[in-house]
Amino acid sequence: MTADHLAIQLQSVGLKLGHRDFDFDLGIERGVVTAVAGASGSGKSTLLNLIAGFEQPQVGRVLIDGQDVTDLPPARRPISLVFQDNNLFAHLDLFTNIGLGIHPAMRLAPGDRLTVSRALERVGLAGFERRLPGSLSGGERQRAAFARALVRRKPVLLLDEPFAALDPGLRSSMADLLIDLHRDSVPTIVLVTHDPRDIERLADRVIFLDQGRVIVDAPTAEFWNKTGLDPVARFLGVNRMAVGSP
Ligand SMILES: Nc1ncnc2c1ncn2[C@@H]1O[C@H](COP(=O)(O)OP(=O)(O)OP(=O)(O)O)[C@@H](O)[C@H]1O
Repeated sequence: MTADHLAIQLQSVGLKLGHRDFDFDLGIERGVVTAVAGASGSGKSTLLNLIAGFEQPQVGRVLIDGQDVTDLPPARRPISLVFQDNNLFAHLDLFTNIGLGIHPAMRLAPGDRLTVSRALERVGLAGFERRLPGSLSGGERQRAAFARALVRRKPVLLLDEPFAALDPGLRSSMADLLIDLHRDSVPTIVLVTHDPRDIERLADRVIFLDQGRVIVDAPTAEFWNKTGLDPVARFLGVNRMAVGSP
């Protein structure tokens, strides 16, 4: 079978961290939003870190867009990242923070200033170029982090619990923004979450982890029916008798 439809592949990847073994053999489809879910400690961040290059496999290979990136550092992989926090440098204004997404040494070309302003506008922060992150609300900081991911123009966006620090209203408006960005500019999104509502709102597919392994890899509609598996039932907060979407 050809793997052209896969944006990301982990081929027989093995890794041991502390006492925990991780074994991943999976493909993440191009052009869809995939949620990586599971209990705390199941390996969600480790999987994302293997894709991003912050962790190295002890065996196996990582491919992004068909290219073997196993030995490439994070900055040279065709990905952008948004985390729950630590997305922005506190002492730099938004223009600089976002410009760093285009060029790590801020060697910006003439058109880049406009690119930054357009990205800010795109996430609802028009005119915020000179603001420092500390002067923004949590939701605005997260929007700025999305703007930085946008200007990188990478085919894969990795998000690790990006909405965890936001209140419920903001979670939902940020999820809407993410869906818009996905439609316009970012073909493939991988989203780590411990919240079934994020899966419901955003994900086309779910990869569910338990103890460092994938136990479900399925379209979201099928995932809700996997409550026969105890870790999934616990994650969804349902007992085995009450099956259905949250
Ligand atoms: N550098 C490390 N050294 C030792 N153990 C580690 C290391 N990194 C991760 N682990 C362990 O591996 C397991 C999986 O961690 P990981 O952060 O990937 O889980 P997670 O599913 O993202 O959890 P959470 O939802 O709590 O963030 C945990 O038990 C963690 O303690």
